[in-house]
Amino acid sequence: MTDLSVSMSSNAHLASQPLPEAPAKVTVRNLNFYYGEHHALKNINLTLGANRVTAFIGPSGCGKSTLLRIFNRMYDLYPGQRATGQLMLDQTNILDPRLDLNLLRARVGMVFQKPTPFPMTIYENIAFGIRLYEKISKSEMDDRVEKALRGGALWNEVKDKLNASGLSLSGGQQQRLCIARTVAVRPEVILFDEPCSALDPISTAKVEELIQELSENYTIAIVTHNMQQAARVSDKTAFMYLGELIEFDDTSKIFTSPSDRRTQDYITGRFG
Ligand SMILES: Nc1ncnc2c1ncn2[C@@H]1O[C@H](COP(=O)(O)OP(=O)(O)OP(=O)(O)O)[C@@H](O)[C@H]1O
Repeated sequence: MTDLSVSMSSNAHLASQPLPEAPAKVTVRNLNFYYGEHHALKNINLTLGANRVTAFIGPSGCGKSTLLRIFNRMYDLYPGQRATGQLMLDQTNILDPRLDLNLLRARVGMVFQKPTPFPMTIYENIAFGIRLYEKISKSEMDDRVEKALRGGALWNEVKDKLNASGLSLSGGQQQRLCIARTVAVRPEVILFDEPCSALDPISTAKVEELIQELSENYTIAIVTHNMQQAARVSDKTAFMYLGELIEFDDTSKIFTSPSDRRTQDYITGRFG
């Protein structure tokens, strides 16, 4: 049995009061997704509240990563994959075939499971993405790079070696560099796909702390296999099973008194 009560008790935001509803940043209505003939997501309905952290949990293969990859149309890179239904980012229809995907991905950034710095300097790792969207002076760029690295909680560790390779950093630092790189282009939503699964516990704690800080300015969705992590970092939790959204509620409610038996069984380690 997984005992989540200990990790949750230290969590200030997991009070017993229901969370006030945040305005919707992303609205998902009757969303279905297909890998060729395989119907991987079935009629998903939920909203990502603005400046909230929403965690997606569920057993392997339930569709968590598939859902996350629809939020920035990553699936468009692969033929034979298609989504139906409605997915709105504020007033923008994410599924609109005419949408400029570069602009969408600037608004909806993504941090992957394995840190993936570009093979260039720490400074260039940040500046590269900014240059794709903006023409700014050297001094403005210096300022933006510093702000992004501060945003990634990495500035103090790298400020004296901005010209060193991003690949020379530790795994945890590389992941924070990737977060800084994402933050640098000023997205509105940040997607995290198991961002700590390749990290040691200390780096994991730093990234979790960072995710909570980032939620002051960004709307965040995180896929995680680690239920303690979901309980620690998120405000809302979605439990998925076999391509369906089984339960979506305040994280405190999901981990203390879930409504569905399958959620209960999953969070107490009976399957998955
Ligand atoms: N490229 C693909 N082609 C065909 N089927 C796929 C593809 N990627 C995923 N699937 C299938 O879609 C379903 C959902 O997969 P997905 O990777 O979204 O699950 P997940 O919940 O993120 O799993 P995990 O926790 O193991 O990462 C699974 O049945 C999987 O086999």
